[in-house]
Amino acid sequence: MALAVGMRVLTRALLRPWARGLRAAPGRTGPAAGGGDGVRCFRSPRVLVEPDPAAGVAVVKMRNPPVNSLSLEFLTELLISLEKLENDKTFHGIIITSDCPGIFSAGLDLTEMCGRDPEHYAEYWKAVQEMWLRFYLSNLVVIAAINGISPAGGCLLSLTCDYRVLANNPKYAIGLNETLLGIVAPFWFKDTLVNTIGHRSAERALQLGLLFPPAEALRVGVVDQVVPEDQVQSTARSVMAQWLDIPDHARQLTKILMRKPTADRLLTERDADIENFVRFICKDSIQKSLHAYLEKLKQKKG
Ligand SMILES: CCC/C=C/C(=O)SCCNC(=O)CCNC(=O)[C@H](O)C(C)(C)COP(=O)([O-])OP(=O)([O-])OC[C@H]1O[C@@H](n2cnc3c(N)ncnc32)[C@H](O)[C@@H]1OP(=O)([O-])[O-]
Repeated sequence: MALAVGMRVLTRALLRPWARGLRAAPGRTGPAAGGGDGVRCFRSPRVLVEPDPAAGVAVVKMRNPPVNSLSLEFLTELLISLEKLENDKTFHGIIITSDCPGIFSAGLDLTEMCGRDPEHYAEYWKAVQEMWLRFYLSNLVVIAAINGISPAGGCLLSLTCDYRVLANNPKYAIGLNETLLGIVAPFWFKDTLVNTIGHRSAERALQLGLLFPPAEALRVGVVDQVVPEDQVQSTARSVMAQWLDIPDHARQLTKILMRKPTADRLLTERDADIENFVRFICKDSIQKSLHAYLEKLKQKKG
């Protein structure tokens, strides 16, 4: 127990400075609204939180149209929502899902990584790290109800969860496809995938930038369950009920035991990781490929 408390204190101490920054962000979330039973419910422009106090569960819906790309503002709102739910003793679990039809998340926002200055890249990368750390180490049970395509950072977000339910739609591919963009998934993206599907499968998936359709995703273990599209939310709810049946402190401690070594790697190399990212993303060749990729996405529409 002392070990767990120590680890929690350490993690919170390391995360607090950035969290303070989040709380101080002006005008980003709307005022708390009544959620019934004295539970405070809240919403922000890009995150809709639907609390179910009786079940101890909140559904967190991402709504950053058109594709739920993880912009700096969106990441900030997601983190504030998570922190509020963690600090509210009513909640023991969250289900993260999308409010954008057909898309869970298109991953990191390419416009945050293109044509900006190094200070911006550093700030953005710190927010991406923070998203990963906070979701990966959350004391809540976190279940992803994946109701759309989920490449790269979208896949990473779902990999931070404790359980993944994917809708059985051939368009809803999931994976870390960074190499297809000419970029490299950082070591902590890689570690999270290795922890989920094992070294050999992760190596193949990462080198080839594989986006797995549902049956493949289930076979390789990127997701835990594939269900008909209209059953994604209900399945996530019933899985949540099973997880919440486990004594909370034992489950939380076990989660930390399993995940802390991976998180510690980033926590100890956080600044170096930001420097690496900034150096990498500022390269002319990388900027050119990202610009070309964004152009291709835009032209696809026209
Ligand atoms: C080291 C770094 C590690 C990196 C990790 C990452 O996650 S890297 C990220 C890896 N992610 C990927 O490789 C996924 C790239 N995205 C896609 O493949 C497709 O958008 C889709 C399949 C998600 C949805 O297809 P669909 O036909 O439904 O939609 P659509 O294609 O018509 O797009 C609509 C609008 O959204 C825009 N936009 C799209 N994505 C992004 C983005 N990430 N960001 C910003 N913007 C994005 C798109 O330009 C268009 O803008 P417009 O013209 O309206 O101004």
